[in-house]
Amino acid sequence: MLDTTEYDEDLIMFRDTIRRMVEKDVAPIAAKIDQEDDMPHSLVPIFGDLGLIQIMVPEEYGGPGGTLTMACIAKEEVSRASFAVSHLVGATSIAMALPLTHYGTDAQRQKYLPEIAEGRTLTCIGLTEPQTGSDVSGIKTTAKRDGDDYVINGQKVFITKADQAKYILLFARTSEGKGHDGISSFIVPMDSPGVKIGGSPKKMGLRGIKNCDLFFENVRVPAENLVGEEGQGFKNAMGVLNLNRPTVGAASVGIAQGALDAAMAYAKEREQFGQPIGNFQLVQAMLADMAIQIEAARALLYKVAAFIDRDPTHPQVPMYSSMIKTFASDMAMKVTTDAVQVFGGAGYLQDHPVERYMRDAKVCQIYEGTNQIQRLIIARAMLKG
Ligand SMILES: CC(C)(COP(=O)(O)OP(=O)(O)OC[C@H]1O[C@@H](n2cnc3c(N)ncnc32)[C@H](O)[C@@H]1OP(=O)(O)O)[C@@H](O)C(=O)NCCC(=O)NCCSC(=O)CCS(=O)O
Repeated sequence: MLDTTEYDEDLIMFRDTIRRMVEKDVAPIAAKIDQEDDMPHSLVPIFGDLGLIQIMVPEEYGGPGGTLTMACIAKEEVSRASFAVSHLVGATSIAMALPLTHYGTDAQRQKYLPEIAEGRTLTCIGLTEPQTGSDVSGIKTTAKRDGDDYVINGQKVFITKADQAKYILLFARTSEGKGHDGISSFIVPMDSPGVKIGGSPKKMGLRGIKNCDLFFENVRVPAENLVGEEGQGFKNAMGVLNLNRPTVGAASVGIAQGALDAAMAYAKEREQFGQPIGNFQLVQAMLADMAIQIEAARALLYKVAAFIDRDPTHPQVPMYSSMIKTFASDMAMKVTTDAVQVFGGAGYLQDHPVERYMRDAKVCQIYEGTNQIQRLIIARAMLKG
C-alpha cells in the first residue's frame, strides 16, 4: 500500500507501534469479541498507556496532544483487525477533549482534561433520541434552570459505550420553540442520581461495543457543567462532529484493508479447476478494484486530516469532513461485499473474518450522520460558495 506517512519518521514510528500492539493484543481476539458481543476491559489500559484513548487531549493538560492525522492512523490500524476495538481510539475525543478544547471554559478544562489524559476514563456523547436521529434540532430532552442547577429529563438511544462511560456530553433543550437555538450541552457524570442505563439492542455489526438506551429523570447538574453558551449546543455539536467524522473514514479504510488482506490470502490459497483462484482474471479484477478504491480513500483521508490539522476552523472543514466520511464508508461497504464474493460460499460463514468486516462497514454509512445527511452538508456548502 502507499505510505501516506512517508515523509514523517515520527508518524511511521507511531503507526508501527500501533501495528505491533494490534497484532499482539487485538487481532487474536477480534473474532471472539464479535461472536460474544463483548470486549475485554483489559484493553483499556493497553490503549490508555499508548495514549490512544485520550489522543486529542492537549499536552498542557497532560495528554499526548495528538493530531487528527494521528487519530486517523490509529483508527485505521486498529480497524484493520477489529472495528469494535477501534472505538477505544479517541474514545474521549468527541465527548470531552474536542468540546472542552473548543467550547469549554478554563475551569472545565482544568477539572476534566487531566483525568481524561490518564487514559483510563471513557466518555460518551448523548445526541440521538427515539424521535431525533438525523434532525438534531428536534431534541426533546429538557434541561430546566433551577437556581444554580439544571434539571434534566428525557431519553437517549444508541449511546455508544454508555455502559463504560464515566461522563456523558449530553445535549438537551434549554428553551422551547427555538429549534436549533434552544439546545445546550452539559457534562453529566453517569453516576448522577436519576441516570438510568437501559439495554443495548442486538446489532448486525459493531459487536463488542454497547449502544445503550439512557433515561434521565430529574437529573441535577450544576450550571458550571454547561459546555459553551446556553443555546449554542446545536452549533457546537456540529463543530465537534466535523472534527471527528474523518475518523469514521479512517475506520472505514481500516475495515476495507482488513477485508482485502483476507481476500488476497484466500485467493492465493484456495484452489479451483486445479489452480489458485487468484490466477483467474475475474478474481484479479475484483482484487485490483478493491485496492484502487482503498488507496483513493486513504489518499483523501490523510489529505483531509492534514487540512483540518492545519486549520480546524476553516469554513470548508464541514464539507471535506463529510466528503471523507461518505467516500470511505461507501467504499468500505463495496470492498467488504466484494471480499465476501472472493471467498464465495465460505465468505458467508463466520469461519472467516470477511462477513464481520461487511457487517461492520454498514454502520459507517449510518452513524455520526447518515451518508445522505453528509451529502446534504456537502451540497449545501458547495452551493453556498
Ligand atoms: C441535518 C443537519 C446537517 C442540519 O440540518 P438543519 O437543516 O437542521 O440545519 P441547517 O439549517 O443546515 O443549519 C443550522 C445552522 O447550523 C449550521 N450548521 C449546520 N451543519 C453544520 C456543520 N456541519 N458545521 C457547522 N455548522 C453547521 C448552519 O450553517 C446553520 O447556521 P446559521 O443559522 O446559518 O448560522 C444536522 O442536523 C446533522 O448533521 N444531522 C446529523 C446528525 C448526526 O450526525 N448524528 C450523529 C449523532 S452522534 C453518533 O452517531 C454516535 C457517535 S459515537 O458515539 O461514536
